[in-house]
Amino acid sequence: MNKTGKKLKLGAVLDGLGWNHMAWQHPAMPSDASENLDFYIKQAQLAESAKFDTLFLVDVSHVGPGNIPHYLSMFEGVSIMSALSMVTKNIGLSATIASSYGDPYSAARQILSLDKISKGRASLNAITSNPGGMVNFSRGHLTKRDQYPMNKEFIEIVLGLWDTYEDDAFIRDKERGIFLNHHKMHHVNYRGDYFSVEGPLNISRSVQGRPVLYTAGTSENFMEIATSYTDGVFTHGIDWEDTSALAHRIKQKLIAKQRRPEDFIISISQNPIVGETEKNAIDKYIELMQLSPRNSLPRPQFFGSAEIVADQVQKWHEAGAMDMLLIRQDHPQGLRDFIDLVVPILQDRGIFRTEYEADTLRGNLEIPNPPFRKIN
Ligand SMILES: Cc1cc2nc3c(=O)[nH]c(=O)nc-3n(C[C@H](O)[C@H](O)[C@H](O)COP(=O)(O)O)c2cc1C
Repeated sequence: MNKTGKKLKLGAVLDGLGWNHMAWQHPAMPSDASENLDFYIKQAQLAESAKFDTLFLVDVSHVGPGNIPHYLSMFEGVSIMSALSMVTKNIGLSATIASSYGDPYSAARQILSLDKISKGRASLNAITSNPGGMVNFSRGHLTKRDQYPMNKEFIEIVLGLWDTYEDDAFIRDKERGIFLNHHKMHHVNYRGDYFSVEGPLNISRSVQGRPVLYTAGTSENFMEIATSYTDGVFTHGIDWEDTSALAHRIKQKLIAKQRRPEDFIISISQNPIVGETEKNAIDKYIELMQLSPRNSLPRPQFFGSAEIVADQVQKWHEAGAMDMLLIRQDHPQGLRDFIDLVVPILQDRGIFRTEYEADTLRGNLEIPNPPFRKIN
């Protein structure tokens, strides 16, 4: 348990070949992992078998030949999450869409559809992204300065559209011939500097109130928007001091806005290298280093024997530096090693669940279903 009395949350970043240049060459990694449906299904079911809270996808909007192999040949997020929703039952499904490039009406519709298809397990990570992608989305006239004002408008519209219908708007009474109580359908009527959306959206409200909403970043602008609108964040886990300080600032801002930090999920990602023993972990690290350009590979934050990594995870969680740990797949056995070696220790210590508590993502994250909110 951390200071808020909540157990640790775990997510799996399904990023195919991982965030590196070398893993595709590893003998145990399918070299097409980032667009290999069978690989994604295997990893998703592995994470669900370990009772992870969510699958998580990052995204990229502009690539060039020097990018990491994963970015060069990857699935679009909502499409792959829709496929994975059919082969999983409890685990959450989070896709990333950049507010600088995406369209809020389409994003709201896609994610709420995913939420319906998965019976209440969807979430959206609505990020600004880096400005390089503007050239791909007919927004070359905009600059970096536009990104946060756009992000704010995008998020306000998405949230408004997700509350198009009140929970009991659809009557669907065949005998009386009444499909909808049209008084319970609402327009968003949003006129912004970047987006103008009238609504309504044509899909009923989520069983979890609204899909879970995250954003990602590190700056003050990011924190301001996150603490005003989202259910959680994805932020850097560079080191213990930096992450703790950032988490502390976010919680202070939440409290200043009369929000409860325990209803908010601070997530970071790590790529642990874990072995049965310390020596075993060092051997795995050396093997990866030998595949890396110039034989250079930063040592991960969470590194060593299973007990040591469990201690590190426990320390970060209990001190409030993270509510959710997202495990990346930076090497082929990374997710499986963490699940086989570290998760049982976290479960024995009572830090992580042994069974899902709920059917919806909000239920498992222990964050409340937001009540319907009428905008107009
Ligand atoms: C943890 C984290 C995850 C991010 N994920 C993505 C991503 O999936 N795709 C993307 O284009 N940008 C991503 N970004 C970049 C942000 O959208 C943003 O451009 C960057 O953090 C700079 O903004 P900031 O200074 O406000 O944090 C991420 C940033 C952070 C910190």
